[in-house]
Amino acid sequence: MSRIGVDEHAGYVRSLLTGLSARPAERVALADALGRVTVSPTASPIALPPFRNAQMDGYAVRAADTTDAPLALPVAGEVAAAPGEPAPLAPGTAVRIMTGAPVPAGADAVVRVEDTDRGTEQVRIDAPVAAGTYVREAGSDLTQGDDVLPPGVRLASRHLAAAAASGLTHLLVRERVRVAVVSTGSELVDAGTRLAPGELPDANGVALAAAVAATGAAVVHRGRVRDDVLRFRDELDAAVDAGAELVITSGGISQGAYEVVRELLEPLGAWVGSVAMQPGGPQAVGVYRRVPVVAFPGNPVSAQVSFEVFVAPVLRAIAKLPPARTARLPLAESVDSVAGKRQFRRGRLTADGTVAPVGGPGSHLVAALAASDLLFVVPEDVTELAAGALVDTVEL
Ligand SMILES: Nc1nc2c(c(=O)[nH]1)N[C@H]1C(S)=C(S)[C@@H](COP(=O)(O)OP(=O)(O)OC[C@H]3O[C@@H](n4cnc5c(N)ncnc54)[C@H](O)[C@@H]3O)O[C@H]1N2
Ligand code: MOO
Repeated sequence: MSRIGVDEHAGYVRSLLTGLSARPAERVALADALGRVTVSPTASPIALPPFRNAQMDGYAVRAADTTDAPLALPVAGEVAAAPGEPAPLAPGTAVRIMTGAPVPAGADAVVRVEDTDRGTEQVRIDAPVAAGTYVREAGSDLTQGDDVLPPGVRLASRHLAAAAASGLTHLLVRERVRVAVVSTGSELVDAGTRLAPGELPDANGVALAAAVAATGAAVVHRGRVRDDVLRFRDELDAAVDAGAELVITSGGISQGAYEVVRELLEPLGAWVGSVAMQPGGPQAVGVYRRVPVVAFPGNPVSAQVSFEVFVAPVLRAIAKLPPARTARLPLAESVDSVAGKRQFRRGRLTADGTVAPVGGPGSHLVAALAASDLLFVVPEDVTELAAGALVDTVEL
């Protein structure tokens, strides 16, 4: 069995997934657009704000009528933030106005209620106001037809606010990468099932699907199969038929008697081998019905670390998500490692900025993984690191 380096395998996976980066466009409703990436500039069909309106609750006036303030002006009416067009303001009068209400033609300033006696028949204005005071001009935020969103933006709530304010209902976004997640193993059952001897809840199915979603891709199919090659083949067919552009599997790739992923895919030309890393030593990549298949080892920590190292960077880049945060930090205590393998150990950032290892190197230590907030790397040529040694870390 061939053994390759971590960076070499990462390169294979990256090139296998190259075809996924050209994403076609699709139209999605704003309510479904969070986290999606715009494909083209989006013009606003209206100006923002669409009409001249009051910035404060108060009185709409002609600024020139307040020059000699303090003074009183008759109150000619009221205008609320409600549909309708107010009558023009007669010279020498004031109109009560609410925040967001259209400013009547003829008025060019708003006096805050705090700067008046709050009168309803007539209002006393304490001090002169300049033209434009507390008036929000139509188009002062955006001119009609201008771009409310550029292309290539990963949509957050602030972008959706601007799109909705512009009256848009849908946006053109890049299609998400469609991913299928398949767990293999006769010992696996659904979480929540009463466990018979030798049975295990399927942790990887849930966790890999969540990891896929966290990178901005879409999980279009999830399956679990016992160690039966024909069942596995059926599951891959179901994944491809569901539109998957990438299949991620867990389990069934090492040296045992029931390695279904290896048995099905190796004869079809897949590379099934060993990568100089721990966890995540056994790895495989192949193609099934022209769809890339990236196969991870079954141990839950191995599967999660493998996803983080090989697939997450590619999917994040496609979804315009920032890469995982990395830092070089000192170890809180010494650790050992094995020669010739890059160890991805789990750790926690302590209050003093050091990295405390959590659990040992074992790839079954899923609870210790959950208690960690970063991975730290012990390089291939290092077998021992003293407390205080600097390590490369990746935030989980
Ligand atoms: N003779 C050798 N044995 C093993 C080697 C080796 O090089 N030579 N490599 C070991 C390493 S390292 C790993 S990692 C595992 C990987 O094996 P597989 O990918 O074939 O995975 P399985 O054997 O199917 O499962 C391994 C382990 O993980 C549990 N598992 C599997 N799937 C799930 C799941 N969805 N949820 C929770 N737990 C799961 C499974 O029960 C096993 O305990 O091989 C070593 N052996
Ligand atoms: O590679 Mo395995 O993931 O070390 O246990």
